[in-house]
Amino acid sequence: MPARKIEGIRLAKVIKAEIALEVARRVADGKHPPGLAAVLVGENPASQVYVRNKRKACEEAGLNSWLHHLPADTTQEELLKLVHTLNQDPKVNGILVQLPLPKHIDEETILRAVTPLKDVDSFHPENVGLLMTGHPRFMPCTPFGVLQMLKRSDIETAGKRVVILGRSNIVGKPLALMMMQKPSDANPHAGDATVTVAHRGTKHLKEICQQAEILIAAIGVPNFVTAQMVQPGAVVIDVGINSVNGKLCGDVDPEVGEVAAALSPVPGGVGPMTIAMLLQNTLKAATIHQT
Ligand SMILES: Nc1nc(=O)c2c([nH]1)NC[C@@H]1CN(c3ccc(C(=O)N[C@@H](CCC(=O)O)C(=O)O)cc3)C=[N+]21
Repeated sequence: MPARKIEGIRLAKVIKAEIALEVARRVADGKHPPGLAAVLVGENPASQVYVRNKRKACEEAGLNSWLHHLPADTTQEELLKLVHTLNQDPKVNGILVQLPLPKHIDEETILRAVTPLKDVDSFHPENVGLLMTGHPRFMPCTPFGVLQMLKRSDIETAGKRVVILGRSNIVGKPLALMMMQKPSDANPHAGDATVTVAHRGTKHLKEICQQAEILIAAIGVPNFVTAQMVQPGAVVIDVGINSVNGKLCGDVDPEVGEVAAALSPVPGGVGPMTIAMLLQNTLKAATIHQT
């Protein structure tokens, strides 16, 4: 029986509608709409698409959004100056500096310059530390989207064997933390799962993946996960965003749909969820700022 399709687009719409309701309630109370400032440096076409999608989602949910599109030859000092201006601006609740940045700019320096209270990506070391210790301020958008996708599809994570392919700072590492943590009042979305993190250099990778009840692919290699790596009846989440001959494709081979119980598609899976969680974090930032 072919896998059930986990509908990221539909779930993201539900979340955005919930956010829109809360935003409207706040505005009726005389508060400002939450505001997201996106910073884009250079002309990376994929980044331009994502940023456009993020702004469209903000508009639909009633949030303010601003795009600061700087030329590719912007200096690190000029970018830092913009970040400092946005840090000070009371209308801006969330700041997103789209990655990757041009090579002459040190990403780590820029990510640390964003005030942690507006760091809706949760890339600042202070927020990473809070997440690590089980007191998240913001949950990073893509891992948060994966957890919400499972929860809203009635897929239990507690006690399950979860294998994560990939160990990036943006997806694999924070997702492993969130998935393994025990839920608490401070950390209600934690997965309570048993987590294995693997990567391209892992020995016996196929056998490890076959153990997974929930397999999450965030390795950045098109069609890396094949049907023979997947236990029949497993849930497979595809976080991959790869471009193959100009077409968007994930880390999971479509043949996995023949063995998995449920599979999230690319496009239409984790991507739209990531954007919904970015709005959620911007709303949370506005709540923290009491604006
Ligand atoms: N500071 C920062 N924060 C990010 O969150 C961030 C980033 N930098 N850099 C790049 C990655 C990538 N990313 C995506 C978001 C949405 C889709 C998305 O909505 N994709 C659609 C299709 C989009 C299309 O048509 O190409 C889908 O999967 O259905 C994809 C990728 C956020 N990122």
